[in-house]
Amino acid sequence: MRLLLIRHGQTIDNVNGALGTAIPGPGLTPLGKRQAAAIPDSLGSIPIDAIYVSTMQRTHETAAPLALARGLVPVVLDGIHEIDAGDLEQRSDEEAIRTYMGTIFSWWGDFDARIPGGEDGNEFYARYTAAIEQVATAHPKGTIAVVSHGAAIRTWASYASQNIDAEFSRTHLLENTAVVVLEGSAVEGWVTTYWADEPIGGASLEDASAPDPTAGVRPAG
Ligand SMILES: O=C(O)[C@@H](CO)OP(=O)(O)O
Repeated sequence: MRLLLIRHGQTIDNVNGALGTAIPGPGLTPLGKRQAAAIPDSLGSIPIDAIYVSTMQRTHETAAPLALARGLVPVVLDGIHEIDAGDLEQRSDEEAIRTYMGTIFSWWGDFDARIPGGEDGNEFYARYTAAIEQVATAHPKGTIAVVSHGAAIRTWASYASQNIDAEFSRTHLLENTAVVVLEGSAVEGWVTTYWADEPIGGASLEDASAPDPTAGVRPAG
């Protein structure tokens, strides 16, 4: 099967560079809505068998134009929400962003590392993998759009893919509505076949001035 992991469109937290992981969280900014509106045309004639969204409002608004264009009703999937920022929630200072993304990247060596008051690597990887397994079981031969989150897609796709290493993961960002494509199955495993850093509708839909943590942080180490 083929998974299109799509990051949601821009939110006010992305504009402010704030760690926003509380559920349900904010909807999209005007730019975020334009990014979402560009998704149906950008996917062209690629067949989509189902659309899944997280428990967070921004993924629902991002999926809406694609759902309308394809005559599909998005299904809410528990387990694909953003990585819990815990005590760092709503912080936008450099130390908080470094701790959040730095802990996530340290999972390459230690899944037990925990974001203060938030998740550790075991918890995140288990819940995201279980959700994707549910999708894979329901659509073994399908092409499925999963609208999820920056840190979550970047992290899960990296760890789940046989062809992605720590260096690739650190250096490949994920702007709002950027897409990562994985092919495979829960049994055979996954291979990343496409990773676009920029919005699916093109670089003109990027907000270069937004200090968005997922799109802008390449932690060292
Ligand atoms: O801002 C981000 O990069 C992350 C973490 O806050 O979340 P999201 O992709 O859901 O916006």
